Amino acid sequence: MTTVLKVEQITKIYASRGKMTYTALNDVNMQLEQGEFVGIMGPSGSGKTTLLNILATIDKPTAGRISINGHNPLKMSNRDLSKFRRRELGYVFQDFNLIDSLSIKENMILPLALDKVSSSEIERRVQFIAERLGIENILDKRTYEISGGQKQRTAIARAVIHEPSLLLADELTGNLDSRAAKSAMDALEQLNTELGTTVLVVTHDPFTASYCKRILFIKDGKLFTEIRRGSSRPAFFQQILDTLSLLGGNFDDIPSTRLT
Ligand SMILES: Nc1ncnc2c1ncn2[C@@H]1O[C@H](COP(=O)(O)OP(=O)(O)OP(=O)(O)O)[C@@H](O)[C@H]1O
Repeated sequence: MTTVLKVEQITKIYASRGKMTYTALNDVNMQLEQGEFVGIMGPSGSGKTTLLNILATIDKPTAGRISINGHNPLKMSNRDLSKFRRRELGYVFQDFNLIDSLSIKENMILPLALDKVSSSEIERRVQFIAERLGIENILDKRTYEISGGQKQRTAIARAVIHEPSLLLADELTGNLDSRAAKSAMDALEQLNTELGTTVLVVTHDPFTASYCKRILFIKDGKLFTEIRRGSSRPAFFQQILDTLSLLGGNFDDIPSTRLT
């Protein structure tokens, strides 16, 4: 098995304007093997976004080590880091981050613009991924002509078109209704199964999390527990709810019902 992500003893201490400091992550260790589909859950303020930003190389830890596909982003120059991000990482955000002046296809192929990929190879990848995500009929449309679910599937397509070693998603279903959330997660699951894309999602939503094969729960900046999915997603959904209630904390914004 190839290890795609290794996080060792990551600590993040925020220094506020005064003398106060805040430990947002405290000695976090985790590892993802190639092809895994992993979720991170935890109460509000537990450090999920901080962890994701560090993995996305947007932020740096105060202490600890990170290895992504054998590379150490903490030791890279800015120039190497932007190349590393472009090649090794894919991102999906809550608010899609698509460019309105471009078509769906143009949005999809943006990550390939700076790398020398032939137009026939671009075409091949667009068709392959668009078909799997069910967006092959909207490639020439603009973002304002498509639904929220289609926007998020476009964002997923853009995040995987350059075949990243790790796909990071932050609350990717946060702006979607249950049907669109299901279609986005079905699509992500298909990509994970068919392309072997390694996926790490941060989510508040137990329905979204139920697509993961493994979930890490964090509380007060520390890993609290980990659960693994058996064969049934509805059973995993229940297991997630049980673990969240054990975890305590603020989960007021969890939708009480979702189609499982
Ligand atoms: N720039 C910062 N300076 C000081 N403290 C910060 C900063 N960013 C985050 N924090 C604090 O670190 C803790 C973890 O924040 P983080 O955003 O990672 O939590 P989260 O689990 O993503 O929360 P939520 O689910 O509400 O988005 C919080 O207590 C937050 O107030």
